[in-house]
Amino acid sequence: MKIHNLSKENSVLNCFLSELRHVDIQKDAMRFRRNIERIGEILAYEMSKRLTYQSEDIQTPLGIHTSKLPKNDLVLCSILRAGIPLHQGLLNYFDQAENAFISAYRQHKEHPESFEIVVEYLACPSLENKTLILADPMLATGQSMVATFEALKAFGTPKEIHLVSVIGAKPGIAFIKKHFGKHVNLWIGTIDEHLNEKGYIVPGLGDAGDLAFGNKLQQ
Ligand SMILES: O=P(O)(O)OC[C@H]1O[C@H](OP(=O)(O)OP(=O)(O)O)[C@H](O)[C@@H]1O
Ligand SMILES: O=c1cc[nH]c(=O)[nH]1
Ligand SMILES: [Mg+2]
Repeated sequence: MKIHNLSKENSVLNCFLSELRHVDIQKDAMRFRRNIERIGEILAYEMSKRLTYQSEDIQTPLGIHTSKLPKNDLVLCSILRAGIPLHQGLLNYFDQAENAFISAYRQHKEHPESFEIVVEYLACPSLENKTLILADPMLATGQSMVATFEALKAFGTPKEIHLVSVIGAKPGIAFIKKHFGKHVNLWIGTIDEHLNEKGYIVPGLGDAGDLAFGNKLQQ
């Protein structure tokens, strides 16, 4: 897997990341969602440099300009709920993409530390020979990303795969590396060291879905 960790370079991305993490600023849910969306836009821009381009003649009012334009058939798939603002950020730039949505949530057992990933809702176009972009802002244990990808296999074989996330944890990245081939790209805002006993990224930012959309009852 090729990992593109954008926080390795100084950029305005770090401002958006630090606002997402900040215990007071993150209480403003609208700002929280917009910061995830802005990071989605930055990740889309960086990823766009690695797509396949072809020349196309564009008629202007005064002549013809030959532009190099991306020719990939993109399918943008996001994991609900927290993936919604990240999806919007990616779609702001990849506005011609087809779209897929999948729900994956942690179903907790008797102990808060143990959970399994439940995939229920899935709406997806054909993925055959397309460029799949699979997005989820939090890559903690990596189980949601892997469970989602397994569910998507029924929709065809993409010719290119890009995973997109805002904050990842080293153990989760090690886990997904085992499941995705070496040609798969991971575009990520930043990578933290640890997971706590409940599978949350430390220092991370807390629960992205709840911060974006409010608390939910545990099932
Ligand atoms: O890498 P993992 O250990 O699988 O954890 C990451 C998952 O946790 C979050 O979703 P959550 O289950 O909180 O659902 P929500 O978006 O509905 O809040 C996040 O958006 C990922 O989907
Ligand atoms: O740190 C984490 C882990 C999973 N889901 C989140 O929203 N945050
Ligand atoms: Mg959540």
